[in-house]
Amino acid sequence: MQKPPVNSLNLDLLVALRDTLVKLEKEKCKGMILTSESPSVFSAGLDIMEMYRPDHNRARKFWTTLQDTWIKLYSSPYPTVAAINGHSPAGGCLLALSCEYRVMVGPKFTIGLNETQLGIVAPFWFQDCMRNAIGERQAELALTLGKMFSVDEALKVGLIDEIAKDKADAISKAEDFLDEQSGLPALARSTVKVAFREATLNRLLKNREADTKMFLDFISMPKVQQALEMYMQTLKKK
Ligand SMILES: CCCCCC/C=C\CC(=O)SCCNC(=O)CCNC(=O)[C@H](O)C(C)(C)COP(=O)(O)OP(=O)(O)OC[C@H]1O[C@@H](n2cnc3c(N)ncnc32)[C@H](O)[C@@H]1OP(=O)(O)O
Repeated sequence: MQKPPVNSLNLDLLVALRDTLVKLEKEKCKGMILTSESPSVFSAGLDIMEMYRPDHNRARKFWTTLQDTWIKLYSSPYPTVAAINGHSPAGGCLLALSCEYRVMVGPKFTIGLNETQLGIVAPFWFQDCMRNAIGERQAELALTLGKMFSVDEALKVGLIDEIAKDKADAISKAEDFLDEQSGLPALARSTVKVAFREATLNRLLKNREADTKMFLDFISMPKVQQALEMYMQTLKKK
């Protein structure tokens, strides 16, 4: 990802990500490493400006493109690794959680689904991804608090798989993971992957329109708009 300054996921970046994932699958990609050009941010999550005083049609397109991107990434037949070389809140954490393996550069960055702290709610499929990684109990604690984990905490709870000392080390560890997968029969590998992920995927696939409506209704609420405005101001003041 290379959308300065913080790889916030706006419609354009999501379209680019989705199209890349579609292309990789068509070209029978052997493995993918998702990382960031920024030296300190993997992705700042959804672009708040896409949710603040939105145009209804654009907001719908934004959300359905996010769904498409997630479905493509989460169900990709090829192996995927997130080399998390910076902060990774909310939608950034979702991208990392959707890969099969996570290597994060330590020690100073943070990762987590912090939506509750912003006065918004992580959708059920964000929650499912966290639950699948760290288990029911830890996911409930993390999601209700909107907890951002330090790298050490993330490793301890199973949110990441390995710590790296810098980006090059993260990429090298990610390549080791891909090398390990490359010797396996691809169809058997991808069938097992999809079997593990099927229930989570189907939950969204069967409820896409309801999920979209929930998003559009939620961001139309004055209280939510107020919370987003205050949050944007806090970020700008900073
Ligand atoms: C029923 C459904 C309901 C809705 C479901 C919504 C689901 C998911 C929600 C999200 O993903 S919301 C986004 C959550 N993200 C965050 O809380 C992260 C916010 N950003 C930060 O904490 C920091 O920016 C950072 C990522 C730690 C990086 O810090 P750094 O000091 O390097 O950079 P900043 O100076 O803070 O930021 C630079 C520049 O970028 C703007 N910006 C930051 N994050 C976002 C964002 N998510 N969207 C839009 N813009 C963002 C920030 O305001 C700065 O702008 P300028 O001041 O330079 O204009």
